[in-house]
Amino acid sequence: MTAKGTQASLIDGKGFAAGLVQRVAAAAERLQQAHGVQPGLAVVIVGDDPASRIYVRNKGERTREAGMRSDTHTLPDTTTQAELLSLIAALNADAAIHGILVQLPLPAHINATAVLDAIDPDKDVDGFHVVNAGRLAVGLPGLVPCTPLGCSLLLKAELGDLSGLHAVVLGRSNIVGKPMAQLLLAENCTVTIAHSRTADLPSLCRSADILVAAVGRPEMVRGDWIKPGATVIDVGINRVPSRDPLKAAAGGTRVVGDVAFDEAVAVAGRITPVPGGVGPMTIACLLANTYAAACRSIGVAPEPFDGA
Ligand SMILES: Nc1nc(=O)c2c([nH]1)NC[C@@H]1CN(c3ccc(C(=O)N[C@@H](CCC(=O)O)C(=O)O)cc3)C=[N+]21
Repeated sequence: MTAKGTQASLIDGKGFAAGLVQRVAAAAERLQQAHGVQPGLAVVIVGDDPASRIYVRNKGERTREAGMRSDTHTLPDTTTQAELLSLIAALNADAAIHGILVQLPLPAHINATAVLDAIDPDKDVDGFHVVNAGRLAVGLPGLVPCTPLGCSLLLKAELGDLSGLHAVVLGRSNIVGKPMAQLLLAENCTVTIAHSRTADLPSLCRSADILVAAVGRPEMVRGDWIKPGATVIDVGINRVPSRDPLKAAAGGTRVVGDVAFDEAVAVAGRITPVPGGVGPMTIACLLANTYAAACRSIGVAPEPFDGA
């Protein structure tokens, strides 16, 4: 419990992610030494959304820093679905590529589900393919979506055994909410998935030992939604106008989560900041998934990363 006047401890996602990237790099190096295989990631981006471009560039840099190969395929937003599908077919067939990531969102004229389901499930490092969703649901080994995987690693590192804890997952997306709930269930949590139609969200959230907010609504979770001492994982990355009205008038923005941090930090036991929390873990887990896919492509068991 956090007594009045004390502050939650910050969960250092950025620091944890840096350590994870180092461990993945070392494991990838051992894979290369033992088997002559360098993990390779192909990132496909369609169109020129500036935020997506920055994010894709960061992924490429992190991947190369970890000693892995990174190819970026930048396609114009006039690309047809058939053209995109034929690139994916070529990447599926390329033995040097172990992971394929198609940056979302895709332009409206392309059916994203059809594209994601064209990726070889064993190269689907985002874990978005229906086969990987099914593997996760029934507890088979597979590729797990990076953001919930990162949240799960943070929670286990912070809390140890999660058995019997009540976890409330706010948000039911296929990318975060649903796989997050599956991972928490696999850790023996009692899991509630809440969403925009859930009755009395504040009191439900107040019953959570672990609260994962993944709704994409800036600062929706208020301080009085949080049980004193609870662990709060904020998945949101929302751009809102700068606090400084002059900067805001000039189009300046800042990044906030789905949790009203200043209120929450006075109530929670532990909390992830935004930025510097879940976001960096997402990229680190993408590298971990690429390494794991490379191992499995040659029938080698990947080294686990959830111990240390
Ligand atoms: N196929 C696909 N897979 C993805 O995983 C995927 C995607 N498409 N489309 C876009 C979203 C967004 N996303 C982020 C990951 C890390 C940070 C990150 O590291 N953020 C830093 C900096 C935040 C900032 O200052 O802007 C942080 O939170 O500290 C941000 C955003 C992955 N996505």
